[in-house]
Amino acid sequence: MTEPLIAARGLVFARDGQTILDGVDIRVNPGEIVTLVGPNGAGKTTLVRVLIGLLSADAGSVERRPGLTLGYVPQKLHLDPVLPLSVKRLMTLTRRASRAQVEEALAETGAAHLMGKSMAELSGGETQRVLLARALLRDPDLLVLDEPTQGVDQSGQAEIYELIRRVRERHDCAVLMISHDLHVVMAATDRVICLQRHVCCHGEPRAVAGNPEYRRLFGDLAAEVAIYRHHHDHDHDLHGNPVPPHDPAACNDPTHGHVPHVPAGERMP
Ligand SMILES: Nc1ncnc2c1ncn2[C@@H]1O[C@H](COP(=O)(O)OP(=O)(O)OP(=O)(O)O)[C@@H](O)[C@H]1O
Repeated sequence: MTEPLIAARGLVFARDGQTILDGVDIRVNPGEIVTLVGPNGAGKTTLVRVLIGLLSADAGSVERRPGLTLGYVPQKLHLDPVLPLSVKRLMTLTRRASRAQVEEALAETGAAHLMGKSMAELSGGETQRVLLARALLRDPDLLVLDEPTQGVDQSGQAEIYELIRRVRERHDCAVLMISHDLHVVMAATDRVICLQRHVCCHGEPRAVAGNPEYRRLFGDLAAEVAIYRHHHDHDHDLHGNPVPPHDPAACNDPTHGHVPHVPAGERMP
């Protein structure tokens, strides 16, 4: 079996009498994109912070591969509005990098033109691209992204996920991210982990979309996503009329609206 980059078992984390994580097992393997989904307050950010060592669990174990390099993009960036911070300065705030390295990282995320701007004037999508570029300066084995499409409109979300995939290919790194964009993320990830204090279900996206626990957590939205990813049970002739299938391949066309054929997701023991 591949040696994981991070493997955690039985994580428990409680604060102020509230159990935030309750017996969470999780592993991230080299090169895979793993997405954590779950309702607000499910413990996703807490789990990520425990995994990367920013918080200590009350029980359980976290093993990180020796020498593991992490690139972390937090959910919130606390910038002082009184002290404007330029993109260029942010890129080297906590780590040295040459101008050429900064330019290359920004170019990779489509943010080269933002170098001379102030962080305060960037849009949501521009901010995310700059933060991703900054994380790439470390040449990480694992990129950890807490809601990478925050502040990005719907049309921009797919672009950001596509960028993340390209970055993964180029740097041969794994990605662990938190997302609320169920529609897009289901198509852009290798494995989904659905969290609500504990791991409700996990597995390949299509399997998770069909899992009753997942549907219970996400309600109507989950049903929409499943329909969005339904299997195509017919083909179309040249005029677009439905005809019996030659090859019942998966289809992402939401306009067909058939009941999805999704296998039940894998459940954690
Ligand atoms: N240091 C802390 N002290 C007390 N409570 C905390 C602390 N950190 C997190 N919590 C609480 O733990 C719960 C889980 O928070 P967390 O931010 O991990 O959830 P999340 O799944 O990332 O949520 P969201 O999707 O809204 O970002 C919340 O109820 C939060 O208020």
